[in-house]
Amino acid sequence: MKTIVFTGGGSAGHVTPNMAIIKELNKDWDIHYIGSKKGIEKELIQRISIPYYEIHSGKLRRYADKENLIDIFKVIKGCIEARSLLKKLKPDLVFSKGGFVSVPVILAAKSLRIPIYIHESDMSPGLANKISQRFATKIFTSFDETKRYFPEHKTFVIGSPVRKELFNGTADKGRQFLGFSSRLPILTIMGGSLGAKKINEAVRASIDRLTANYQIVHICGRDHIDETLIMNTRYRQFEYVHDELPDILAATDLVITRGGSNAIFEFLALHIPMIIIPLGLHQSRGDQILNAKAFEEKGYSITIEEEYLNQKSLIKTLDSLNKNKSIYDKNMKDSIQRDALKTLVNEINYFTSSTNRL
Ligand SMILES: CC(=O)N[C@H]1[C@@H](OP(=O)(O)OP(=O)(O)OC[C@H]2O[C@@H](n3ccc(=O)[nH]c3=O)[C@H](O)[C@@H]2O)O[C@H](CO)[C@@H](O)[C@@H]1O
Repeated sequence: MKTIVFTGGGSAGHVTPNMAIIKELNKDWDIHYIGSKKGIEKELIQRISIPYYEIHSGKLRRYADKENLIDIFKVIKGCIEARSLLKKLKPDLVFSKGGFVSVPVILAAKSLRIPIYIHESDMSPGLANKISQRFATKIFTSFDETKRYFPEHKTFVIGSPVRKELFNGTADKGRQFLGFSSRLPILTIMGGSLGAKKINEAVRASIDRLTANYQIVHICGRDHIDETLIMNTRYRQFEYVHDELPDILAATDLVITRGGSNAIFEFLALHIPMIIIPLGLHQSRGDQILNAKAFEEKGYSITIEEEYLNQKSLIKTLDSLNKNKSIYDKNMKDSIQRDALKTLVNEINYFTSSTNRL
């Protein structure tokens, strides 16, 4: 029996790809997960009954902040905890999906000479993977363009691992769950795994116009349900969707989404045309802007930049997407569909400790 430790968290985008891989690994693997105490990874991994170990983790910032000192101590504490866990679990391989919590695990794994695989979902790498890359045995990326940020000899462009269950949804079941009919198109709005306040506000300000032509599924994030709209039969709100997501997406005609890499690759794989509203530069390093640009250039989506998001731009862009749905559909069907999940599962299943050990 071989042992593997997964890590990654902070938001679902750093966890759902790990969940996809975990489900497909063969029975030779004893699987464990190291995550943070409070991140979404704890709930998601416990739902799939994988042993979960908590460590301290600190936010890594690229700017001066008085919290930085406290967070450095948290990272050091996390490293000590991760090292003691790895010494006990003795994994053959550590697989990281990034996010702040992964850094202490990677540093600890390196100090114990444990091989490390990492996957980067975004076009421009996150800070955690930027730090981790030099310690990695192999680096996998979703986007071709990301290769240039990493050492060429150990970097492989493989695409984005999409959970298999997302392909097994049934539109009828989705409509039934939502209480929607097949007469009007279904528009799903996903503001990233943690929700998106600006998108929530723009959607709700336009709710009458939107529900005149669409039935709306709004995944709005924790504590963001609008109680005043609960009675609207064409508008269903969820904080987060777990098992019903495949059926909802099977019933979905169009999406409005943040530019989170995993979500947009999932919509691409399912051929659902999208409006992407990327997180702006004041709240992020701009990775979603690049993700959105790449998708728009390939004809899979239309971008609305957050500063231009208002009722008028939302409705106008949505009407244009709906009118040209068949074009977006064709572009997506013609796209190169890489089976990243299969590649990663094979890489791990056929991994032996002699594979590329640095
Ligand atoms: C604010 C922030 O830092 N966002 C980053 C985060 O986004 P975020 O965590 O939102 O990640 P993604 O959009 O990439 O992925 C979200 C994942 O959660 C799943 N999901 C979402 C909602 C729901 O109700 N149910 C559900 O299962 C989606 O199907 C998808 O698999 O990680 C992404 C991948 O590195 C980055 O591109 C984003 O910039």
